[in-house]
Amino acid sequence: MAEVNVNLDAHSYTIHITTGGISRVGELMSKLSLGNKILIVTDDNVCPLYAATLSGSLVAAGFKPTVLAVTPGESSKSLTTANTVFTEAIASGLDRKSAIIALGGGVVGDLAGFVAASYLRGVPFIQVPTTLLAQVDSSVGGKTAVNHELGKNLIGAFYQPRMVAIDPQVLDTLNDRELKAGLAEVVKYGVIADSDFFTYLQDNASALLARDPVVLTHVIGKCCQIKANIVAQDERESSLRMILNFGHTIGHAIEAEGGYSEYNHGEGVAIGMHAAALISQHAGLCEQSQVTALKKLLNRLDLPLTAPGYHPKELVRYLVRDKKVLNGKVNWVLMSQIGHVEITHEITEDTIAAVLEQVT
Ligand SMILES: NC(=O)c1ccc[n+]([C@@H]2O[C@H](COP(=O)([O-])OP(=O)(O)OC[C@H]3O[C@@H](n4cnc5c(N)ncnc54)[C@H](O)[C@@H]3O)[C@@H](O)[C@H]2O)c1
Ligand SMILES: O=C(O)C(=O)C[C@@H](O)[C@H](O)[C@H](O)COP(=O)(O)O
Ligand SMILES: [Zn+2]
Repeated sequence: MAEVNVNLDAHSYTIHITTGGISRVGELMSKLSLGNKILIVTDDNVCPLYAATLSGSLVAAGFKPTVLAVTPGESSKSLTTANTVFTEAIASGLDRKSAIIALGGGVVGDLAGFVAASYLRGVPFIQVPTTLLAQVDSSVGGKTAVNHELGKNLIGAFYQPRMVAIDPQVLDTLNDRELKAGLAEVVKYGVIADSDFFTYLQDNASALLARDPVVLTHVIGKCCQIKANIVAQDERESSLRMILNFGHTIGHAIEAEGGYSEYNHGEGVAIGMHAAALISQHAGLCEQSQVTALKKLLNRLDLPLTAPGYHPKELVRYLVRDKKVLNGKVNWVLMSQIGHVEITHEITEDTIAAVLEQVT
């Protein structure tokens, strides 16, 4: 079993990465001094695949789990669905030591984490991520949220899980589109923090698409380690953590403009990273060769680079609600070269408009 620690003083926790690990969650949780009642939040796709194994492991460890499955998809990241989860928590008699487990992708993780942060002003939260995207990104770092009709993740809290249990084997049932969405966030880590890792991804693109278990497990561990290092230095995104948002300013706008159904999060991030790279080049921050390298890798991983038919003016409307806006100015995460990013608000509206034309 590989372990990655997220060092946050009293809120520190361990990410356990192990094949078949879903059946060991109960055993790992029994070390956390939790109450015996547990609420597993999952979705209707994941529930029939993995809820019984997870529940079985909890029962074997002496816990009393109940399961609530929500509708799959981004529409469940809503206050309405959160209220359904609150109702289930109350009806099941969860107390302050009862844990809520997120079993699913980033949607379930963000939703269940938001509920765990606010139910009884906070109950223990466990992440059991089942998409690649959730295993490399959303289950780590404590960003929880639901969406508002005016924008993505606008209502939420920083709330760290007590433990993350990653079982790479569950990716066997994930479809190719969702696997590739996770690869977009994987590429992000290479761009923001580690050019050697970016080279590894270039060299192993075929193996990743073929779901080579050794390569996938290595990549999951590496991404968790990079994210843990960043979060440990800046838990609440006052500065450094903003780099984890590379590609997200325009990515979120594209997701929202498509009604959260045309492009999934990873696809939005892929287009957004391409746009961020182009902005970097327009602003004279990086050379064209770096943009080309990013485009080639995203292409190789069969991820989109543009959102044809979208209108720049519509996309611009979302930018003002980006969470990195300070004093009315967007803080852009831009690339100086693969492996290094910078944060700046000194980007002209003309540059943004020109790049949005290029990616739509
Ligand atoms: N909190 C964070 O730091 C953070 C980071 C990145 C993304 N996110 C959020 O995560 C969400 C996207 O997460 P996602 O890409 O995991 O999408 P998702 O949760 O919608 O899952 C994608 C699809 O895969 C299905 N699925 C999940 N696991 C499966 C499995 N093992 N086998 C078969 N099907 C499976 C789901 O039912 C769903 O239909 C977005 O809302 C995004 O904003 C949050
Ligand atoms: O953990 C972070 O910090 C991130 O920014 C990770 C992103 O991949 C993730 O999509 C996050 O939910 C975006 O958050 P937001 O603050 O831009 O809503
Ligand atoms: Zn993301």
